[in-house]
Amino acid sequence: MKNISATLAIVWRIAIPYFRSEDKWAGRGLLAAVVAIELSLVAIDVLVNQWQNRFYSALQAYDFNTFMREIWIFIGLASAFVALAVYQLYLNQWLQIRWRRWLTRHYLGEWLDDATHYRMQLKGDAADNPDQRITDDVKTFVEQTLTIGLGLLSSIVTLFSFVIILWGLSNNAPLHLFGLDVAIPGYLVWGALLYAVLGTALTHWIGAPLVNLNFEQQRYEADFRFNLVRVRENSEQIALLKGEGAERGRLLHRFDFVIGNWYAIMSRTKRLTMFTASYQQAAVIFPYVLVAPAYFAKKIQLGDMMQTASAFSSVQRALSFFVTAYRSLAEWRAVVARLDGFEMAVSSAANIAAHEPTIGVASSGGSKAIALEQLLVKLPNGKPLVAADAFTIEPSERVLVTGPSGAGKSTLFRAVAGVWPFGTGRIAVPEQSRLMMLPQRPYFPVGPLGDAVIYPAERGTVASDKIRDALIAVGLPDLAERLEEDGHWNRMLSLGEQQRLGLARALLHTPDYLFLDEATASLDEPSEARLYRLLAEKLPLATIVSIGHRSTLDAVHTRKVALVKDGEIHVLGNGGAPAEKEPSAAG
Ligand SMILES: Nc1ncnc2c1ncn2[C@@H]1O[C@H](COP(=O)(O)OP(=O)(O)OP(=O)(O)O)[C@@H](O)[C@H]1O
Repeated sequence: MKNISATLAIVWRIAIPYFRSEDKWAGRGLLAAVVAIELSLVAIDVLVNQWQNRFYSALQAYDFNTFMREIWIFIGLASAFVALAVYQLYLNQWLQIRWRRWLTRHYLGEWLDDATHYRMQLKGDAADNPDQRITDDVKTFVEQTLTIGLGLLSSIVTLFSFVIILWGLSNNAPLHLFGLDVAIPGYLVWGALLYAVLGTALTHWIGAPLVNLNFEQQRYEADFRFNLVRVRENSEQIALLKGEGAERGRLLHRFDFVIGNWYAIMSRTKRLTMFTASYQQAAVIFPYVLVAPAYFAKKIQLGDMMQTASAFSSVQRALSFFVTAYRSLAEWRAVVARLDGFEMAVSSAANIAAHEPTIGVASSGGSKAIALEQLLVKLPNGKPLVAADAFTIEPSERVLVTGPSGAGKSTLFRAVAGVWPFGTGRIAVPEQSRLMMLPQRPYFPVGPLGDAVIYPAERGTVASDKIRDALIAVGLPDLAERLEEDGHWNRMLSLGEQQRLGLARALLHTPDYLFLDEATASLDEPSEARLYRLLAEKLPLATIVSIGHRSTLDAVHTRKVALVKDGEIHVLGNGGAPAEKEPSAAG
């Protein structure tokens, strides 16, 4: 019970924001229409039930005129039913897509906002496969919540309407046992109740493990798909390393989990279906058995008996809502748990600062320099990695950061960019200054080359001529003619070409601070020096901070600083050895 109310509280929390959002009027209107139609359908059921009594009584009495009138009444009721059923489905689907659109936008916004997606990964990926949660889980949640919610509503209203009818019928058809009338008021209602309660209890007992099994199934499926995508993304490396055998093994191993869990679901579903199918079949004759003695004792008419059987089955169906919907309920609870996990992971990644001390990145007021104060950058597990204090980077400086591999240079850059929260201290960044990070392997979205180069700027915000000039300047004249060509540029270009494209991106964005994390490491040394001279020429006011291992980089920077080992951590020293030459004089 506690579990059920906790699940319902989560459902409420996930579902309600849509009905308070900017789309609330459409959402509420559609929901009201769908609910109204559902109630009308129950009303038609009640009318058909009463119709059955009149119809079968007319048959028993060989009353042709009544028979014909009832046929017309039935045609009227059936037509209304068809029209309502069609519009109920149509409006339901309409509500589903609007709700899903809102929820998807909402989740995408939260996930992509302020590097939350990256922090979620850093925190150990508490919510596995966010892609699946934003696609399949949102879709299933919306569909199932509506289906189950409406099913429950319809069951409750059906129950109340038919319990009243059945109570009345119990008095018309008293329980007739061994030639005696037994006076149990509303015995048909009690019979239906007992039948349904027993059925629900047994269903829950047999089907309970399905909730967990479904949760696991969705996770295994998503894991398998994610690993297939990884193979596709890294297919060149895998082919070069001849890693196909290893990949097949790994993929099949993951797929084994899908299969294993599926067998468990199959065997559990088999048991559950065996029970629910028998239960439903028995429900067909159970009411006849209950009223047959009264009928054969000629206490009631055929019409009463047929109406009773149909009312009984309506009550029983309504009470057995959980029996019939068990599988969907199990799936739905798994999806609710997954979306809840996703929301928790997003909010804990977005609010890291609220739970633990973090690195504060703030505006440096009037100063034009970047300043690191009492900074201690840590790993996600809390282990200290690199420290810096009273360290400043002045405007237009060209700083080269060196240090042993794994010392924490890239992590320091991530902290300055504001995406690495683990640690303490303060980083002051000049107000409204534009920072740009260029990694060793720049990211290019799949699509036209022009869009990939100017990313993350929107298409059309940079003139094609400018993009072309930038590509020519970085030494990619051939690509300058292919701006409209669609492609997966990370896969199609050499790493050196990708790094040139990255520099073209920097030229187009004209940042105030440009951080190059081994962003030219795949170029030959003369090309690297040429590109650094190009940056100096095209971005004369920009501050450039580079990470690099090559000694030839010294010549194109004005200051060199090193991460020096100090006990367990590395420390960023201020005012390191000056570079050998000014950038303008470089080779
Ligand atoms: N997301 C992460 N989770 C756990 N540890 C991490 C994570 N990112 C980096 N590290 C660890 O932090 C340390 C520093 O990594 P970083 O990439 O900053 O080093 P680096 O100095 O730039 O090295 P290199 O010169 O080889 O690029 C490494 O030991 C690395 O394993």
